[in-house]
Amino acid sequence: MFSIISFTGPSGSGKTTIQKYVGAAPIITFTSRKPRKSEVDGVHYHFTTRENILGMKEKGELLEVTEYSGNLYASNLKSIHEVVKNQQTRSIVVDVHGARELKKHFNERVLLVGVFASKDECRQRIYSRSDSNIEKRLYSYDEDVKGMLEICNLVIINSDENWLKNKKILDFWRKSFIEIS
Ligand SMILES: Nc1ncnc2c1ncn2[C@@H]1O[C@H](COP(=O)(O)OP(=O)(O)OP(=O)(O)O)[C@@H](O)[C@H]1O
Ligand SMILES: Nc1nc2c(ncn2[C@@H]2O[C@H](COP(=O)(O)O)[C@@H](O)[C@H]2O)c(=O)[nH]1
Repeated sequence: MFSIISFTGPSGSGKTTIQKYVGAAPIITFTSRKPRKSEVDGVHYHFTTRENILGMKEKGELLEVTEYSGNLYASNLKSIHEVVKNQQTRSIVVDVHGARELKKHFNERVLLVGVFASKDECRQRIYSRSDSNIEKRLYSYDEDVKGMLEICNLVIINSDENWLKNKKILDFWRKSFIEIS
């Protein structure tokens, strides 16, 4: 059984939307990015400083640290080990670097799910989220897609028109997480 379901893909592809829909409880990661209007500390991220993240790295407390669009993102190693040890199922959203580290450390206990949408769809979605960093976020789009295709076990094509069809498939997952949690 998988302990960690990891969602990876370009910015705006819909990773967080799908993670929420599937319903496996999230592993909350750390970021030095400022919260968006709708985001809550401890729910969407542990919002903290760059210095604090680098300090945790120095102490060996992190699985990995990555820099994305000018901000640091990191996940706590001990909390992921505990999920795996206790045979729980949790979800996490990470970039390709994070996905590679999860695979390296937890191998068959991780299901790596890629989430794809076209660059235009991602742009439109980031725009509608009122995010001003659109082009900075899409700068690595091609690299994000290539890395995702190399590493992920399965890829969800999350185009606007596929949403209803995807929801039907994701409902099976949802049901199984409700049953085991
Ligand atoms: N299939 C879809 N059709 C239309 N809109 C969608 C679809 N999937 C997600 N969205 C919308 O796109 C926006 C971005 O989605 P989401 O935040 O889940 O993306 P993300 O991949 O987690 O982005 P980021 O990496 O930048 O945080 C949200 O407003 C969401 O409602
Ligand atoms: N390698 C990691 N990537 C992470 C982590 N937490 C989030 N992310 C990824 O960062 C970008 C940007 O996220 P956003 O919330 O600012 O839009 C996105 O690709 C996430 O998947 C982490 O701990 N490690």
